[in-house]
Amino acid sequence: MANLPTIRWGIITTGLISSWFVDDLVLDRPDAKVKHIIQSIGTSNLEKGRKFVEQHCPNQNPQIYDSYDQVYNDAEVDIVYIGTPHAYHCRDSMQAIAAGKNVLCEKAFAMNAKQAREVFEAAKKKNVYVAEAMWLRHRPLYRKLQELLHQDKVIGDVTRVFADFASEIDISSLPPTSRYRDLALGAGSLLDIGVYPLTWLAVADEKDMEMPRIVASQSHEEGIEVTTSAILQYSSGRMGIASSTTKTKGSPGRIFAVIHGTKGHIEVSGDTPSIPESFTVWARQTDPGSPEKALFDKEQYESKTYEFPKVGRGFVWEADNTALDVLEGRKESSIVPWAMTVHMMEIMDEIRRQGGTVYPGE
Ligand SMILES: NC(=O)C1=CN([C@@H]2O[C@H](COP(=O)(O)OP(=O)(O)OC[C@H]3O[C@@H](n4cnc5c(N)ncnc54)[C@H](OP(=O)(O)O)[C@@H]3O)[C@@H](O)[C@H]2O)C=CC1
Ligand SMILES: O=C1OC[C@@H](O)[C@H](O)[C@H]1O
Repeated sequence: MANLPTIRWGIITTGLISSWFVDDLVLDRPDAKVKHIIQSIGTSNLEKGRKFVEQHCPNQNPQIYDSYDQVYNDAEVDIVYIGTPHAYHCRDSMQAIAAGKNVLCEKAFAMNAKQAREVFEAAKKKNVYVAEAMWLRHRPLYRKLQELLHQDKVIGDVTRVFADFASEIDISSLPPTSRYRDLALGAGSLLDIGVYPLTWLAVADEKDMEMPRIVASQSHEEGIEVTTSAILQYSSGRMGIASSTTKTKGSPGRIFAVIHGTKGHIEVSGDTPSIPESFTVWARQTDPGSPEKALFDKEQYESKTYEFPKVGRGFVWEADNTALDVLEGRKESSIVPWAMTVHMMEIMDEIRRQGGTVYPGE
C-alpha cells in the first residue's frame, strides 16, 4: 500500500450510494491500484456526516462540511464524488467544475442529453476531469464479455440483446420527498434502473455509437414512470430489447440479459443487472441443418461459464480506474467517455419522448 499513488476524495452526500462507494474506497485490498483517502464530506447535516464517518470510514479523518460548496472549495480535494438525486447531478457537477474540481457523478449522469452536454462543455473549458459513475462498465465481467464478443467473436456477429431490470417499489408507501416518488428529484424507473438494461444492450456496440431507431412505451403512477419497454433497431439489423419496472420483483440470481449472435448466445446472471455474477457462453459447434434443429437441439452447443468473484460492493474497479484517469492527467474516463454518456442520455430522451415522461423544467 505504501508505494501506491494517492487520491483524495470529496464525497457529496451521506446517502445510500455514497455509503456503498465509501465502503469500497476504504476496503483493504491486496490488488488495489490506488490509495483512496476520504478527504472531506459534504452533507445537509453535520450529525449525519459524523454518523456516516463512524459507520463507513472510521479509520479516516475527513473534514465534515454542512454544505457541498465547502467540499468544492477544499484545496485538499482531488476529485468530488456526487451522490445526490438525479435532478441535482447537473447542478452539483457544474458547481464542482466551476470551483475547478474533477468530478465523478452518479448515474443517471443528468436528466437529459442537453444537461450532459452542458456539463462536458464546462469541464472542457475548465480543463477538469468529469465522468459518469456507470460502475457496471468498469466491472471485469462486463469487460471480459466485451473482449469475448468483439475480439474473440465467440458467438459470431451479435444479432440481438435482451435485458431487463425489475424491482418492486411501492411508491405510494414512500414519503412524497423520496427520490423514488418526487418527480422534481428525477423519479422514474428509466433513469434509475433502466439505464442498466440499456448498458447491457450497449455491450454489443464495438466502437460505433449509432443512434438506433427506437420504439418505446412507458406507464405512470402518480405521474411517476413505473414501466419502460423499448425496442432498439440498428441499421445492421441488430435489435435490442430493454425493459425496466418498479412494479415487479426481479428474480435474484437469475438470467437478466441474453445476447444472441450468428454462432451462439450468452446468458448473463446475477442478483440484479447492476450486480452481475457470471455468464455462460453457448457456442454452436455444428451447422444446425434445419430450422427445427436450430431451435431445439441443445447438443449442438458447447457451453462455458465464467464466474466473477465479488469484491466489496463492486465499486472498487470504478474507484481505481477513475483515480488512475485523474492521476495520469486524463480529462475523460477511459471506460466511460463523454460521447458514451451523451449517447445513452439521447437514447433515454427518445424513450421518454415516446413514453410521455417529462420532468419539471423540461
Ligand atoms: N451505482 C449504484 O448502484 C447506485 C446508484 N445510485 C444513484 O445515486 C444517487 C442517489 O441515490 P441514493 O443514494 O439511493 O439516494 P438517497 O436518498 O439515499 O441519498 C441521496 C442524498 O442526497 C442528498 N440530498 C440533497 N438534496 C436532497 C433532496 N432534495 N432529497 C433527498 N436527498 C437529497 C442527501 O444527502 P445529505 O443530506 O447528506 O446532503 C441524501 O441523503 C442517484 O443518482 C442514484 O441513481 C443509487 C443507488 C445505487
Ligand atoms: O443504481 C441502482 O441500482 C440498484 C437500485 O436498487 C437502485 O435504485 C439504483 O439507483
